[in-house]
Amino acid sequence: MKEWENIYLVGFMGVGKTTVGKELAKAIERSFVDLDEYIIQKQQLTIPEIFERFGESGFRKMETDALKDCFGKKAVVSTGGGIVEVESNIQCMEKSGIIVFLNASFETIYDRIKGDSTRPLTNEGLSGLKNRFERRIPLYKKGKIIIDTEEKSVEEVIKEIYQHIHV
Ligand SMILES: Nc1ncnc2c1ncn2[C@@H]1O[C@H](COP(=O)(O)OP(=O)(O)O)[C@@H](O)[C@H]1O
Ligand SMILES: O=C(O)C1=C[C@@H](OP(=O)(O)O)[C@@H](O)[C@H](O)C1
Ligand SMILES: [Mg+2]
Repeated sequence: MKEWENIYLVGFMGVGKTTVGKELAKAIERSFVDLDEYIIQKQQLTIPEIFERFGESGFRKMETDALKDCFGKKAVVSTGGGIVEVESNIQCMEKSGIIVFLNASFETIYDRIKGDSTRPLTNEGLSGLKNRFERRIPLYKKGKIIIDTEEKSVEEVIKEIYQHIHV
């Protein structure tokens, strides 16, 4: 990959983008941006507060703005699971970096996120989340690198990403 490119981690809520991104950035000595954390700092509001006040569509606009603020940072960028819901975000990521899709089964992911009050979309319950998961998978698969994280440790996932990106 090119030195100027960002490394974008995409995938469903709870797959490990934030955890893996933080450690990957340390390992390859790049800066780290978590888009959710960036939005929280900028708005001085929690994610549930943002959803409550501005709705999902308001949050998506903030997410697109946050993504644009990352261009050229040579960073590892952990996105939120819904970044692919706005199609132009995918093109923006392709132009400014490399997209790494972290995948796991819905069952594994659901076990991690069910009842998590920091992720407002968990209110949709099992069937709503499963629909969202299935709808998003083809969008995540537009990523250049696909990593199956099922039953792998964070270290194993990082090693596998590293083998693909050759930085
Ligand atoms: N490879 C993994 N194996 C087991 N648990 C993991 C793994 N990656 C992340 N986790 C755990 O799953 C939860 C969600 O991880 P997080 O990084 O917040 O996901 P995301 O940012 O994709 O929503 C955290 O409790 C984290 O410790
Ligand atoms: O999938 C989504 O639409 C969301 C995922 C969350 O990030 P994580 O994927 O890091 O949990 C966060 O951006 C928000 O709660 C919405
Ligand atoms: Mg995250």
